[in-house]
Amino acid sequence: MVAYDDDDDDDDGVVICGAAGGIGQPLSLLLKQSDLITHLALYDVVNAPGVAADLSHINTRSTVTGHGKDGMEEALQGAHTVVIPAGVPRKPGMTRDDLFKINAGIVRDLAEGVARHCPGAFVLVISNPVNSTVPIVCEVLKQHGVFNPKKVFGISTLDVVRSSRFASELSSAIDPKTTRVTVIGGHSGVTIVPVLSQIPGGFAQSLSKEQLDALTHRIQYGGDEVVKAKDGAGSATLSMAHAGARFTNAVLEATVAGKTGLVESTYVNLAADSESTAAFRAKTGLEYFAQDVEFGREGVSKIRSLPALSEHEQTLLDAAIPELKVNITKGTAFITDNSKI
Ligand SMILES: NC(=O)C1=CN([C@@H]2O[C@H](COP(=O)(O)OP(=O)(O)OC[C@H]3O[C@@H](n4cnc5c(N)ncnc54)[C@H](O)[C@@H]3O)[C@@H](O)[C@H]2O)C=CC1
Ligand SMILES: O=C([O-])CC(=O)C(=O)O
Repeated sequence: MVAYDDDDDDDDGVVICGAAGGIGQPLSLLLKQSDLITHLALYDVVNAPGVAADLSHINTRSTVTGHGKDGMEEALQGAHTVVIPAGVPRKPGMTRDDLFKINAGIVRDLAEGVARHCPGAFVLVISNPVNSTVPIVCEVLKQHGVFNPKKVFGISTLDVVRSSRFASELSSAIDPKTTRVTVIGGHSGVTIVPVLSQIPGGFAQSLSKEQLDALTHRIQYGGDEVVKAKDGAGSATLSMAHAGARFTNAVLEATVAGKTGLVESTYVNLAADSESTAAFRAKTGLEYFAQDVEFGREGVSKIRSLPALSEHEQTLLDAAIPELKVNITKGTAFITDNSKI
């Protein structure tokens, strides 16, 4: 382990679990640029001290510490925010759900660490399958009596990033940097529902049915495009690090710096805003869903109501709901039927 301050209350401390991995390293590099982080703790079962030593020479505000296999407690102690890109990525031919067998246990163990060592932390989950790993985190925190639905997020920002970029490739009027597309549902295949009809200027309405179907499919299966191109060497890492840093920075700006007006689409437990989601939950039976969330000091300050959907988007949403339910039930049952706590 690298030097560690013994202040248990790591007010602006951010921990990356899986920090030496394909996402973890560039994500740590991007977060090292943040002035809102005083302590960046890198935890991984391999190579964390080396990555930490390297990053620690960069002349920005945060102190960087590295924590190896036996260092989870030390890394998590009193943390403000925990970002989880730990676990295995896909190979060609696999679905995200195929990762459940390995990643469910990894995420469960990290959630137990959070419950024990930093129960008030914001938890940002990248590890796939996100539709199931977020319920796993929530159920572990519930079992420990420390669950706050406003503080647990599935990072689905890469779907938003892809939507902006891919749409801009079809219209020069779209600036991919400033055009934010709401993406609802979840983070895998048909559960990814980009609300392209909300892009200003009538973009979606100007596309032919074939163009709209192709764009939607490309966003839903953008992950496969990268898995195929990497040909066995993993899945999206650099674009994911960008998306993960964007999302983490938004959470920190709201919760540490008190910035208002920040909105991102993210996969959350709908109890985070039980009032505004009551009708949707009653109608769909879903407990988790990705939707535009407004951030505040406590994390989720509001889950926005669904935007008006086109007929095409409503059809996509109808197809997403049954698969989401299966994914959510699988994650929840992994803890409630299989508890080792
Ligand atoms: N939410 C999203 O949009 C995306 C999610 N992902 C997911 O992110 C995860 C990580 O992907 P990569 O970084 O490419 O994989 P990777 O294999 O390159 O890195 C994963 C890292 O996690 C570490 N690790 C494994 N078990 C651990 C544990 N118990 N505690 C701490 N660290 C542990 C490994 O040592 C490794 O360094 C995968 O599940 C992948 O599917 C990938 C891209 C996008
Ligand atoms: O496709 C994968 O396995 C990784 C991922 O979640 C993405 O790139 O969206």
